[in-house]
Amino acid sequence: MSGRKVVVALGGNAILSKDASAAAQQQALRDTAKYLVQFVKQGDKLIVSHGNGPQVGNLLLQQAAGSTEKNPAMPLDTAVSMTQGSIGYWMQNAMGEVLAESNLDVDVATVVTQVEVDANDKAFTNPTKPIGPFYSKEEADQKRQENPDQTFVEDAGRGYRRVVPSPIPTGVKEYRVVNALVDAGIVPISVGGGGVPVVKEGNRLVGREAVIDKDFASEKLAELVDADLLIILTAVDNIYVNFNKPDQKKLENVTVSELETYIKEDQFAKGSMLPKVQAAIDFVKNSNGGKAVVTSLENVGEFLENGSGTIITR
Ligand SMILES: Nc1ncnc2c1ncn2[C@@H]1O[C@H](COP(=O)(O)OP(=O)(O)O)[C@@H](O)[C@H]1O
Ligand SMILES: NC(=O)OP(=O)(O)O
Repeated sequence: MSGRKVVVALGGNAILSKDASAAAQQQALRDTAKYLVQFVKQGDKLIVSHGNGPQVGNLLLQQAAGSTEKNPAMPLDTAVSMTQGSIGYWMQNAMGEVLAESNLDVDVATVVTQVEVDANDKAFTNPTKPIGPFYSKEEADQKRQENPDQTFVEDAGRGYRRVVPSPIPTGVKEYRVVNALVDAGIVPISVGGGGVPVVKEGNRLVGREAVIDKDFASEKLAELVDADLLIILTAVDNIYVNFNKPDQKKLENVTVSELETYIKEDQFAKGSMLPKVQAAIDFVKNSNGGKAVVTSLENVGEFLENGSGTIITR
């Protein structure tokens, strides 16, 4: 099948594993680009989105470390836009190389994207989105003392991390730009890092200090551009029930109502698989017959070949 409009949301492992240097992230994205180019090769209209949790947290630390009165640290909304730019540059560069190797004359362009949120979203008073590096308990306690306005929580048994507000996206300001690029045969990179959070104040869009979940932002974008497929790529080939237990079961073709039952059974970890499942459900419910897919980057070929992965339909 070809000519489908496909929004692909890239998980953390597509950009950064352990080494946060620019060179290592660029190398990871060259590997990632090889998988993404398979969509272009088979004629799909590709739109790419990505996370920024580790990168934006690291950037805030760099900003704080170098800040002076004449050279002030940038606020979080601006930092999100900076990561859209840096990760977008790496991805354009990597995709360009792999497309050229495949003799495909296709351009890739990053759209700095503003994503609308509700100023009264309860998330603004309840930070949940982990950003930046992991700390030991002692380091987190010290950070709390040094920065009383910042919140640090334990992240799934892996250590402590700073958390920031993560409001629900209600609109994507530049979705028509994304559509125009797709129509021109260009691969857009959009809603990077979940998009820059903005709230409407009359004719102005005003930035807010938050980090939107990239799976929710990708879902909203997929709805607005009338995509056929929302593909959420992460570190696992499938969604599982009883994940990591001896009786774990792989989900292959699953309906929205089946997933809703599994959510009630607490099958999906909050802050990792649950937002992906919720984004997939929202897209299938709100789109014009669209499907959602959760699988790994490494399984993209198998998905394109024989539909392997978790496929969510009405
Ligand atoms: N029920 C489940 N099925 C599959 N994976 C699950 C489940 N519950 C939790 N996970 C974990 O969620 C991870 C995906 O979340 P996360 O790593 O936060 O996403 P991202 O790839 O966007 O960075 C998977 O790699 C897996 O370890
Ligand atoms: N913005 C966002 O969701 O980033 P991560 O996927 O890196 O957490």
